[in-house]
Amino acid sequence: MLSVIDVTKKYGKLIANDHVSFEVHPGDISILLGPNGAGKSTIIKCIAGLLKFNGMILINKNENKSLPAKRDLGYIPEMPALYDMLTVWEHMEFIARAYSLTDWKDRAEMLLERLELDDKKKKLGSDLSKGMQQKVSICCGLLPQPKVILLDEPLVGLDPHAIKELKNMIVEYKNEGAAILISTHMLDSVADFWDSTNIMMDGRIAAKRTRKEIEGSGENLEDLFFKITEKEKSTVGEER
Ligand SMILES: Nc1ncnc2c1ncn2[C@@H]1O[C@H](COP(=O)(O)OP(=O)(O)OP(=O)(O)O)[C@@H](O)[C@H]1O
Repeated sequence: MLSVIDVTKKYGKLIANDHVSFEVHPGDISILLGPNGAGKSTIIKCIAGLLKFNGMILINKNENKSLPAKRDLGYIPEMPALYDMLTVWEHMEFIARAYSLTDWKDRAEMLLERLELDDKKKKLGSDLSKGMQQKVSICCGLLPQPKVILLDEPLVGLDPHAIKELKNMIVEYKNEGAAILISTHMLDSVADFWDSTNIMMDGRIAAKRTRKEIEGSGENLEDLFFKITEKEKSTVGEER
């Protein structure tokens, strides 16, 4: 379970996250929506332990910067950051050592095969295309079988096969009880499988819904997104 409790993050005077609170439960796929600059990547980086913030973030009840929390967390960033001088397979080895994984090789092979990287194992990070780097980053994030998974714009730049496989993998992790948070602009791409959503605007959570609530009210996700973000925009405009 992921708990974000009253998180505020400022970059200098700019408030990128303003008292943000939400939860993602085991077995739920939660999507984080919002226009450019709403604060989605910032909260994801706070959860991943990459930024200092005010408030509290718990991963399975452990403070996010603690070792047990880090063991349970998988983070797939918007921009893949590979080591230029490590091969694809060495990236897998690196993660396996960092997480003290045992019996990881078959799993690494399976992940690489599913994302069509099995013939790229000996290639250096610097010799991979942007999409291939993104695929390696996904394999690195998923190798330790995390219980809480953060994906920041995971489908951007992937080919159709990889998009299909990653979506399948996300649903498999959900079915195994992982709590999954996905930041995306591609509403269509997540329409089939999301369970809850938080819509951000100007650093705040402007609306929260479960799928059941939306289906019950007869709205669809896209309508809700525009209703919330366009209304918020005009309200902010009026206040100024
Ligand atoms: N390192 C930084 N230093 C200063 N300001 C930053 C930094 N990173 C983000 N910001 C600002 O914080 C705000 C939120 O940015 P963030 O990247 O979290 O938004 P986002 O919702 O992920 O946007 P997008 O959909 O464009 O990726 C923006 O105003 C952005 O300019």
